[in-house]
Amino acid sequence: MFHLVKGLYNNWNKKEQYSILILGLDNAGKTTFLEALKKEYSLAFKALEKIQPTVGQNVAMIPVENKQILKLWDVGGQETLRSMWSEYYSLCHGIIFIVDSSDRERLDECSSTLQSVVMDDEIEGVPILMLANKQDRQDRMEVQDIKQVFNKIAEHISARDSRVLPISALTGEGVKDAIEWMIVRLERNKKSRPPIYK
Ligand SMILES: Nc1nc2c(ncn2[C@@H]2O[C@H](COP(=O)(O)OP(=O)(O)OP(=O)(O)O)[C@@H](O)[C@H]2O)c(=O)[nH]1
Ligand SMILES: [Mg+2]
Repeated sequence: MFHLVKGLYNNWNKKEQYSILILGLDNAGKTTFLEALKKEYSLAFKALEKIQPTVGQNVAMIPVENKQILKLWDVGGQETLRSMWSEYYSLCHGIIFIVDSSDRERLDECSSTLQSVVMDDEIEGVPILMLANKQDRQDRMEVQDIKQVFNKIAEHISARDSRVLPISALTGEGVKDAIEWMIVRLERNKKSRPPIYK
């Protein structure tokens, strides 16, 4: 009887773990976003202005409301490192693609990079959130203009959740709304991409 109750308790007490992959060109603000997120959830975080380009990967575990754990993977965005992104595709439940809203010159590179991500069979059906970062900058592009570029790509993502949201990872503006959008989609997509129970 004790074992039965203990077993039931353990099952009931298990948390859903979802992996989220943070992608985007180098300098987009991926690591800053990850640290800003840790700050939002009152976890220890690095000084945002001291973040260096990522060569390997950064991982953070964020507990959400005692029932879920978000495992966030932040990988390097430099061109030579992008070929490693696909190694994470099979394990991820959601993708956050970060765009530097002040980098007009690389908007084409950014959209073709996203295009090659969404075309990969391994992430079929995975919700994709595009974040127009650095909205605190005077020289930013309008979110509407960024949306036009990315919605064209989103049209090709059949029956999948995708959205473009404005944020500033540096000031924290929009960071919580962004992750909350993703959490809702991860839950909705649970049947086709089940979480790991821990
Ligand atoms: N003004 C402003 N600067 C930002 C923002 N987010 C990131 N930055 C700056 O952009 C630069 C690059 O940020 P990172 O977080 O290192 O970018 P990354 O995407 O992780 O880059 P890689 O690791 O090389 O792929 C840093 O100087 C950040 O301080 C933002 O919201 N506003
Ligand atoms: Mg980085």
